[in-house]
Amino acid sequence: MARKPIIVGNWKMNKNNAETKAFFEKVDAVAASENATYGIGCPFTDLRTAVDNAKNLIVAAENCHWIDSGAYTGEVSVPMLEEIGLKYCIIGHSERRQMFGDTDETVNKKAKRLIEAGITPILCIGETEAQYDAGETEKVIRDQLTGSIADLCPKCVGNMVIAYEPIWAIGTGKSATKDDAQKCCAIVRDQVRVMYGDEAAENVRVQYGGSVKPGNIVEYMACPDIDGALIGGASLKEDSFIEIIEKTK
Ligand SMILES: O=C[C@H](O)COP(=O)(O)O
Repeated sequence: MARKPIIVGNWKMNKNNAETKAFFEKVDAVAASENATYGIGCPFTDLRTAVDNAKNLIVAAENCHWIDSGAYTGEVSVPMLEEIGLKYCIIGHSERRQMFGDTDETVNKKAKRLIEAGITPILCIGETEAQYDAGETEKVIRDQLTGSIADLCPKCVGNMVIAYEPIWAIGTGKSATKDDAQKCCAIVRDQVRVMYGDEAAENVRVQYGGSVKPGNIVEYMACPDIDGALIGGASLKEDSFIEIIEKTK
């Protein structure tokens, strides 16, 4: 089965409601495509506005908690995301792992709860610059996946999106070469194969993330194991995200 590409912008902690509305009014119509899925991950406060203005773009939260309710100040639960009608949620982004204590174990709990709710996790992994320099990239990818996608069903994993994002390439303008990105996304797929078999490995969509922009998206998308991209900076401006869509639809 051919995998449908999925390209998602991750706004991180950017944009208010008026800016969200303006972005969707300009970009949503362009994102109509039979061949690929396009979407935006945005702050919790923008989600309702995004969903209300999205006909074609999919909308993702940038995080969630795995427990449904309780004394967890500042957290947002999966049922709260369900109530807004979300179908995707980014989990385990390296900024959350590095600054807010997310671990493979908590990412795994989030993935399980999202899958139970029918929300597709966009699960992020990737090595630091020091790990890259030490030649540990493959081990880091396999170890992070071993923890983050543990104890799921093969079909559930096949339906997931896994974003490989080398941390040294995020927001730095220093993107991975297409050959390196392809090699690492193939390792992601192979680790899924090791853990869940051929069908899950063939179905799982693997994104590359890290300084993706209109000028390099096409070469990444031409790689056999890259099924999409998770895009930070270049998703913030309407024109650059439109250019990315136009070049890949
Ligand atoms: O989630 C997106 C990544 O952190 C990539 O960000 P970037 O495109 O600004 O490098």
